[in-house]
Amino acid sequence: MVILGPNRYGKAETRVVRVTRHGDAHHIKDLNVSTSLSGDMEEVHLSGDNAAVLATDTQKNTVYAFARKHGIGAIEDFALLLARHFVDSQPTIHHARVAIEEYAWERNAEAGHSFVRSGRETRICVAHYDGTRAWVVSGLTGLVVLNTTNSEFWGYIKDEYTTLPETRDRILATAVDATWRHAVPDPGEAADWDKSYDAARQALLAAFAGTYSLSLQQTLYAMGSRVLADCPGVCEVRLSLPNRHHFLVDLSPFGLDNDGEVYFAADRPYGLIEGTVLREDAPDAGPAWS
Ligand SMILES: O=c1[nH]c(=O)c2[nH]c(=O)[nH]c2[nH]1
Repeated sequence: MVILGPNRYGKAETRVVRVTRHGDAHHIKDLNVSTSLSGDMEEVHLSGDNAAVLATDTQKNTVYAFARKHGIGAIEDFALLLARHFVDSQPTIHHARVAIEEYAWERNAEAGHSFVRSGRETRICVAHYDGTRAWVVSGLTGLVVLNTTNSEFWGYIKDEYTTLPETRDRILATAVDATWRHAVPDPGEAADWDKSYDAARQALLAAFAGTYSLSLQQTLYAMGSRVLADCPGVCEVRLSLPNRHHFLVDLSPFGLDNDGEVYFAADRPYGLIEGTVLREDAPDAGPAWS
């Protein structure tokens, strides 16, 4: 005897670029939208009856139509709009999850119509709606940062396989992947997602620069704590920090010293430090992360 377990389906990675034209001053939003729905999907799996299915092609079309009809402001608002639409318009759909990545563009010179893709991190969000409640997670990926000092690593376990020398001064570098859960998940029109994003990003950067680090784990905790301190609406922060090792190159064969000047930036393997920092009284996460 087998039964159908949890399932969901949707259109992954719908790429949409929305241009808004104010005379000669144009604006662009460049998104990657993934929708994922669940609900009364027993029959489609068990017998192939598609009557309950909102086709993934329709989900993709909805993304494009909503971009035209409603425009695109903060990605959290667009994700919530889509998630609510799928559940509220279709009796067979009970949960909608919309994940969005936003690629940043900057103006190219003075021209109102010319843009250059920014080297900045990618902003992300996931909105989940169940017909009554909504959960929103915001975040970023690929925020690359580096400190040239104020980082040590020593005092760790030494066993028969340990070769790593202790260091009192090293480069600390990482590409921050961070996601943060909003405690008030469904603040509607009132939410200023852009302001909250800027505050969280600034908190991550300030904590990275300002922490005298004895380990990347300690820096992770400082970064998460700082987001919680600076963003009252956020109740939980998840961080994934690859340790981008920089090793001092031995230049002695060439008769040269190397007092923290020339490094080999290693690609892989890399340490991967991950953790969650949350308020003790954080409300239940529900399906926010799942
Ligand atoms: O900050 C660090 N944490 C570790 O757990 C670790 N392990 C390692 O080899 N280097 C480092 N650095």
